[in-house]
Amino acid sequence: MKIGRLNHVGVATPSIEDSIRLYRDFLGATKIHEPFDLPEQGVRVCFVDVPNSQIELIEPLGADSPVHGFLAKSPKGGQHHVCFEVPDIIAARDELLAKGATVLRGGEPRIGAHGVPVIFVHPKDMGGVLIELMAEPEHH
Ligand SMILES: CC[C@@H](C(=O)O)C(=O)SCCNC(=O)CCNC(=O)[C@H](O)C(C)(C)COP(=O)(O)OP(=O)(O)OC[C@H]1O[C@@H](n2cnc3c(N)ncnc32)[C@H](O)[C@@H]1OP(=O)(O)O
Ligand SMILES: [Co+2]
Repeated sequence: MKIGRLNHVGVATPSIEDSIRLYRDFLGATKIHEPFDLPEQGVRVCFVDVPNSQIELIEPLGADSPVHGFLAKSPKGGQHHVCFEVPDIIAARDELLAKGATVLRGGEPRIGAHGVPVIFVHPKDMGGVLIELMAEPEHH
């Protein structure tokens, strides 16, 4: 597999509204998308556009959210994952599994916030960084 474009940096937060204020008022972000719920992923999401990528603000949604554990350790939030595009998500998943990586949730891709399939690689296999891989959106 070959790592592609950095699609977004995930930032966990206890409050998307508070984080929007930080990116808008401290850092001057101007293109901030409307937050929306992704119940099947257990998160509420808000994208903040920057010139070459996006910040994905994620707030836990529901009792089973994968973000609860992270926020229990870092209650104020913090950098949670980085997401790279790959041309073929199934080929990437199979290659990672063959190399011994732990692909989360059984390696079954789910539809992510951009409407394309995503998988996650456990941070213990990636130097402490949770990696999200997503299928390249069609418009690139
Ligand atoms: C919006 C949809 C989608 C998109 O389209 O962009 C998203 O991005 S959704 C984002 C949220 N979803 C996910 O993160 C799904 C995958 N994640 C998981 O399944 C879990 O979060 C996890 C990675 C398995 C962690 O589970 P958790 O129960 O919180 O922790 P563990 O006890 O299993 O932790 C083991 C170990 O890993 C460390 N850890 C946990 N989270 C992270 C992290 N985000 N970055 C770095 N390290 C992390 C944790 O601290 C433990 O470390 P040790 O104590 O040293 O063992
Ligand atoms: Co993400």
